[in-house]
Amino acid sequence: MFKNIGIIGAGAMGSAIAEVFAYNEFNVVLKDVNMDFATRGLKHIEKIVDDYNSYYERLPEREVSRIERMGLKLSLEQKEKINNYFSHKIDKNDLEKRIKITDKYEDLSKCDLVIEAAFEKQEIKNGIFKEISGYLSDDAIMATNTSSLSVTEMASYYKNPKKVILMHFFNPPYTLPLVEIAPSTQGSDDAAKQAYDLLKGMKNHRNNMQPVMTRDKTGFIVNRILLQVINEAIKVYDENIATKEDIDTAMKYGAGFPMGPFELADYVGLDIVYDVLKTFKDVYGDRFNLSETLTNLIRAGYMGRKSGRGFYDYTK
Ligand SMILES: NC(=O)c1ccc[n+]([C@@H]2O[C@H](COP(=O)([O-])OP(=O)(O)OC[C@H]3O[C@@H](n4cnc5c(N)ncnc54)[C@H](O)[C@@H]3O)[C@@H](O)[C@H]2O)c1
Repeated sequence: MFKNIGIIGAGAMGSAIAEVFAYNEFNVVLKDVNMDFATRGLKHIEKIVDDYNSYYERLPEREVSRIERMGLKLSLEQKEKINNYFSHKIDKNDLEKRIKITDKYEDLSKCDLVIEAAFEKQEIKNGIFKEISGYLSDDAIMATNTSSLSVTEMASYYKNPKKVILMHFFNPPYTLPLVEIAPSTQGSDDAAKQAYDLLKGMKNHRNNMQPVMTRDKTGFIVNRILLQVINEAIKVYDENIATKEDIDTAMKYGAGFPMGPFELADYVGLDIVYDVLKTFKDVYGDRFNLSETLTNLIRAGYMGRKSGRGFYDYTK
């Protein structure tokens, strides 16, 4: 039943979510506050596709040398088979044809599902839910990709709160398949179930998408647990127990984390980490106390990878 998907906010997440829907052959309308930001989102999508294609271009050669390093000699025919097996490519033109960028709400009016992925500020999100009310059909589902804010409060600004849900994707959604889904307090389980079923039929670049059901409680499942780890890592660093490099190494090699907590915080964006921790502190109290180390990085404009500097320096 879903055909046209709208995304509000063409930043790191919004544009990557748009790519996942276009990859699954949905029509996508990607909206930002102006055309420059929307175009930047489209450029991000182009980069995602280029990186995917160049990875798969190199993969057969890597696979052949991996096998030959084990002492096996492959025939030309076998190499050809490996080549064909790994010949995944995304047709960039075809994918881009399914994505329309815009700075106007009216272009979202034919969407069956709209996912808001703007800044992590409750007032901004509430404002978007209020403004879009005038443009969507009564049947459309209105979702938010918030990491920590109240879906229920956003729903109270929307004309049909029953249709408001959480659809929380993880970064980057083209490789991480998890999506947390929750109805707002006023919402119907039916809208959440529709989103669940939709995602169950979708895939990203590596896996089938994996939705899980949760409730509209601050931080939901993953971030409530993960942000505690990041915050505790900053405290361990502040107490001079170890360098940030050694803390990252310890968590990767001792706890099986794919990225260390500082690498992850830089990847997510320190502004997002900061905003989410502030929300958690308001709701859960002192166990989410903010370190001045993080506050100072924000004051300095060091937002992580996206700004070239965060806990680590990416400019070198
Ligand atoms: N970065 C992550 O790892 C991550 C992971 C999961 C969820 N999220 C959530 O996704 C949302 C977006 O995060 P991001 O990292 O993509 O942020 P971002 O700063 O990269 O992008 C936000 C985009 O929203 C646009 N925007 C702001 N107000 C708008 C409005 N009124 N209408 C349309 N567009 C508007 C901005 O111009 C910007 O392009 C946040 O709620 C965040 O908590 C982020």
